[in-house]
Amino acid sequence: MFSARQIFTQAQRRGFAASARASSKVTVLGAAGGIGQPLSLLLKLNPRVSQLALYDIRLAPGVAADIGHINTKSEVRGYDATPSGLAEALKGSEIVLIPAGVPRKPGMTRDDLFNTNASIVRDLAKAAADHAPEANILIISNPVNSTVPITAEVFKSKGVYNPKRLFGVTTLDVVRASRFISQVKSTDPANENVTVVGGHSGATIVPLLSQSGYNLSGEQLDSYVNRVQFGGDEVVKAKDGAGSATLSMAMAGARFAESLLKAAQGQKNVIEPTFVDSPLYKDQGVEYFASNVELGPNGVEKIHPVGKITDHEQKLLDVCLGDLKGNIAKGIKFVKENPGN
Ligand SMILES: NC(=O)C1=CN([C@@H]2O[C@H](COP(=O)(O)OP(=O)(O)OC[C@H]3O[C@@H](n4cnc5c(N)ncnc54)[C@H](O)[C@@H]3O)[C@@H](O)[C@H]2O)C=CC1
Ligand SMILES: O=C([O-])CC(=O)C(=O)O
Repeated sequence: MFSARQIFTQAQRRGFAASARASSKVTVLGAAGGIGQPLSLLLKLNPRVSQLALYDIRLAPGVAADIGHINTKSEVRGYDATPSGLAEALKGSEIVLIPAGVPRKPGMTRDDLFNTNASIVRDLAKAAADHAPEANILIISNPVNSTVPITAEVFKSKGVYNPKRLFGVTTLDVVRASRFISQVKSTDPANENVTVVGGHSGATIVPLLSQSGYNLSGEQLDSYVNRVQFGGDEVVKAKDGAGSATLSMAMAGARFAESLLKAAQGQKNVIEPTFVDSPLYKDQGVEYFASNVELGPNGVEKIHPVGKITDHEQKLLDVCLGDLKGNIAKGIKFVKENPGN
């Protein structure tokens, strides 16, 4: 086991050149929540982050006071739940992560969160469009398939939409897909990187195992795919009413933010899966789609095509595209009908 200090020192060594060059403010909206707290902790440990701004409708100054004692260089500030607090948290930010909103309880789908989370994300997106129009916006709040289009519509309505800077965070699907195949094959999950495309809910999550050189079949394949598609439900059920994945999600969100910072600070070939405004299936009416995306200083650098897939994977993809279209349309319609104040 490494001590926290050793891990940090290694990370610091790797990141030192970059952090010496750049100063990066990262903002977390929903920072006092189940995801927000460990996510903020991991960001505080990241030497690429120079300022950490924490905002929530409750407790953000307390979380900031706590995290701010950690002996890494970044400055941490918690902001009051006021419009000016939110504005200050956002100003000058390079990355805005949004895990604000309610999580699922057993028996709910992510879409069941729409009624509550759509307006939360819409209002935070408005503030981001006003105060950090050039930031990379990372949407964690569910249902991601709809909250990303909601954010895009808000930015469009304010004339500041940049499709290269809006990301639905689907990293957790790939983290799970890699972990779960390592459990089937008894391999080291650190060496697994299963491609996952589509969206972030149930049947819209499509693992492309064949691209990792595996050819599971029959019940083994079905149960693997099902576990990846419904990994979130596994956690919701185990937490028994107390919420959904928070710690693995914090890790996944911190990994995605770090990848963006690396790319912004000049590192090449930084590739992450993410749900973005994508040309891949626009001809089929699907405006947003998750696939591997190369990141760069301007956000999205290159959207990778889905590539060669099996007939079985194509069938999964067909179902995914149908569902996605509905989820995306729902988000767009919401903003048009409920523009808010
Ligand atoms: N993209 C993904 O892979 C994943 C997404 N999620 C989603 O992330 C969201 C958050 O989950 P948890 O952290 O577990 O929930 P939580 O309830 O523990 O935390 C949410 C936080 O958001 C805050 N909040 C609510 N309204 C706000 C507003 N208007 N402005 C600022 N903060 C506000 C709350 O005060 C709370 O601290 C959920 O929608 C959940 O479904 C969860 C896991 C994975
Ligand atoms: O399952 C949920 O509701 C939370 C989530 O998105 C995930 O864990 O993938």
